[in-house]
Amino acid sequence: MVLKVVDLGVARGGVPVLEGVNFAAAPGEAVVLTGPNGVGKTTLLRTLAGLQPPYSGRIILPDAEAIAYAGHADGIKAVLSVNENLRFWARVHGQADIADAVARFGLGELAARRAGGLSAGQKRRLGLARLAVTGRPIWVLDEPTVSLDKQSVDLFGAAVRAHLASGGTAVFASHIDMGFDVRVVDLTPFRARATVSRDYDEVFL
Ligand SMILES: Nc1ncnc2c1ncn2[C@@H]1O[C@H](COP(=O)(O)OP(=O)(O)OP(=O)(O)O)[C@@H](O)[C@H]1O
Repeated sequence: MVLKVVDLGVARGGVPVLEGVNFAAAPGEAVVLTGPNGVGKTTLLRTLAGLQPPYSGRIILPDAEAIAYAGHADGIKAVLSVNENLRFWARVHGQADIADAVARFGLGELAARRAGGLSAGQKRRLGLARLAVTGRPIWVLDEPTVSLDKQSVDLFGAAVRAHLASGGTAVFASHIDMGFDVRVVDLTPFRARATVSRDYDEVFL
């Protein structure tokens, strides 16, 4: 299941952010999107995840349900326990087993804890463990390691490696070295040309 991005343009608030982006990610491959703050990494990942339409170009996916997305928000249900959160997502995605996700993300000791009372890093681990119970092959991740300590970054790296080894794909934005082979796509050259109106006068804003 190859993900292909063909001459993709993405926009935010109706303003083009990136244009002419091309890359592909095959089973077993990880692609990391890089570039300075504001270049459009989040916008591109949101577009891949289907949360907003492309501005131009195409995203080719053999299966419309192929992508599991983890954005800046962890998307956890605060009143449910850690295990209840994972069981909920597993049911939504038609999966039965959460044991593997619990183990991969080191959530065993937190299993009965109410998710709303977890620390930021623990919440992030739970949010990422959700990916493992979706059964979806392409993980799209926006700054997945934010709030994670070194041990948790290593757990996350191992989980992604296991996903790739089982034929999965990962596309993510990150500013840190994950410690495994990735293809880096620098988005800087694909910045859209500025579209500021000639009549624009910032004094009046
Ligand atoms: N809700 C919004 N409405 C309008 N413009 C936005 C919105 N969110 C972001 N932008 C703008 O879109 C551009 C791309 O933002 P985006 O969040 O995709 O960048 P990024 O590369 O992920 O940045 P960072 O590294 O800081 O997370 C930026 O210029 C940003 O200011």
